[in-house]
Amino acid sequence: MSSQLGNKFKVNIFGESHGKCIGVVIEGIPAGFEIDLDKLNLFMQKRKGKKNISTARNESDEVNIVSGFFNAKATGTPLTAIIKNSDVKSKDYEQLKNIFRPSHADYTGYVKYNGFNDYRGGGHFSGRLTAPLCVAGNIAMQILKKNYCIEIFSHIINIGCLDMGEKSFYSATYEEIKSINNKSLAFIDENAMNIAIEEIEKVKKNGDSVGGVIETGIFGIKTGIGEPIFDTIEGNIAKAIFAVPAVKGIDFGAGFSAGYMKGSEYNDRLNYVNDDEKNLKIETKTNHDGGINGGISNGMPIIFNTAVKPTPSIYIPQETINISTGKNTTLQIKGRHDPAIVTRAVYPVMSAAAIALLDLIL
Ligand SMILES: Cc1cc2nc3c(=O)[nH]c(=O)nc-3n(C[C@H](O)[C@H](O)[C@H](O)COP(=O)(O)O)c2cc1C
Ligand SMILES: C=C(O[C@@H]1CC(C(=O)O)=C[C@@H](OP(=O)(O)O)[C@H]1O)C(=O)O
Repeated sequence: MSSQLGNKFKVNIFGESHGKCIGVVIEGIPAGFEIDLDKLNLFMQKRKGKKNISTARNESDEVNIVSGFFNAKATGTPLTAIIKNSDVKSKDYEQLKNIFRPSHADYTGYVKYNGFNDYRGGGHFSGRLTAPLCVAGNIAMQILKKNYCIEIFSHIINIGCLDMGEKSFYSATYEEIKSINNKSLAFIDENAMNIAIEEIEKVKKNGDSVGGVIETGIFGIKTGIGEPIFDTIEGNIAKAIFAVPAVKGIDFGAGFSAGYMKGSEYNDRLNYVNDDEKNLKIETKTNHDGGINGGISNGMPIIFNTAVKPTPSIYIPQETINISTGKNTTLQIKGRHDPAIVTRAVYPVMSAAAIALLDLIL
C-alpha cells in the first residue's frame, strides 16, 4: 500500500479531499502513552492557516479518535482518527475532470488511475491529506518529547525571493526558537512575519501564488540513531517529507552549498566541551553536516531545509490540455486556494520528520 509509512511506528493515511472524511490508522504507539488532546488540537488549528493568506475553505479539523484510545491513553492497538470533510464546493472542480491544472496532479492522477481518480479538490493528492498526517505527527512529537527528550521546530526562512531577515537555527537561541510556538505563523522574527504576510497578500491580489523554504531543527537527539546503508536519517526523513504535497527539495546542513566549499571550510571539527572524565561531552565546532554522519545522528542538532513550490492553482489564465477534446486550451481556475502553501506546510513537514525519526528510534 502506497499511503503507508514505517515499520515500528506505522502510519496509514486514507481519504479524499471532497469525500466524507479523511483519516489515519497508527500502529506502534506505546501502550499506556497519555496523548495530550489539547496539544494535538492546537497543532491541527495551526495547520489550518491564517485568514486572508490561506484557503477560504473552512473545516473544523476536529479529530475523532475511534479506536486504540481508552481513558485518555493509547491502548497499544491500532489508533484510528477520523476528520470530517464538511465545507466542500465540488462544483468548482467540474471543469478539471478533463482540463488539467498545470503543476497539480490532475494529469498524472488521471493516467495512473485510468480516469477513475477522485479529482474533486485534488482527491487523495490534496494538501488536505496533511491533516491526518499531522495527527500522527503530533502524537509522534509527543512521544519523542516525553520519552526521548527530543523536540522538533520548523519555521519559514524564505518566501519567494525575499530576504525577510528571519534568523536561522544556526544563529538563534533556544528561547528564540521556542518563541515560534507562540506566533500566529511559524517565524522567530515578528518583522519577518509581517514582510511575509505583505508579500503573500500582494501575490494573492494578483491572482498568483508564491513558494518558500522551511527550516527544521531536531534538538536533543543522541548520537547513534539511523543506520547505513538504506536506513539513514536523511533517507528516512526525506522519504516522509516528500509525502507532503508541493515539497520539491530537501537538503541537510550546508546542503547544496557543500558542493561549493573546500574541506578546510566545511569539515565539522570534533571537540570535547568539558573535562569531566567520566562524562565527556562531544560536540562539533560547526554543523555543516546537519547533525548526521554515515546516516547516523552525531549528537548535534539535525537541521534541514525544505523547499515548497508555489501553489499550482492560480487565478491567472494558463495554457493546458483538454483530454476529452484532444485540443490545447486555456484554463481559468475557480474556487478557493492557498496563495502560499509554505505557511501551512510547516506543520506537515514537522510531522513527517517526527514520524520518520520515531520509527527509526523504535
Ligand atoms: C497544506 C497544503 C495546502 C495546499 N493547498 C493547495 C491549494 O489550495 N491549491 C492547490 O492547487 N494546491 C495546494 N497544495 C498543493 C497540491 O496539493 C500539490 O501541489 C499537488 O497535490 C501536486 O503535488 P506535487 O506538487 O507534490 O507534485 C497544497 C499543499 C499543502 C501541503
Ligand atoms: C482543504 C485543505 O486544503 C486544500 C488543499 C488543496 C490542494 O489542492 O491541495 C486545494 C484546496 O481545496 P478546496 O478547493 O477543496 O478548498 C485547499 O483548500 C486543507 O488543507 O485542509
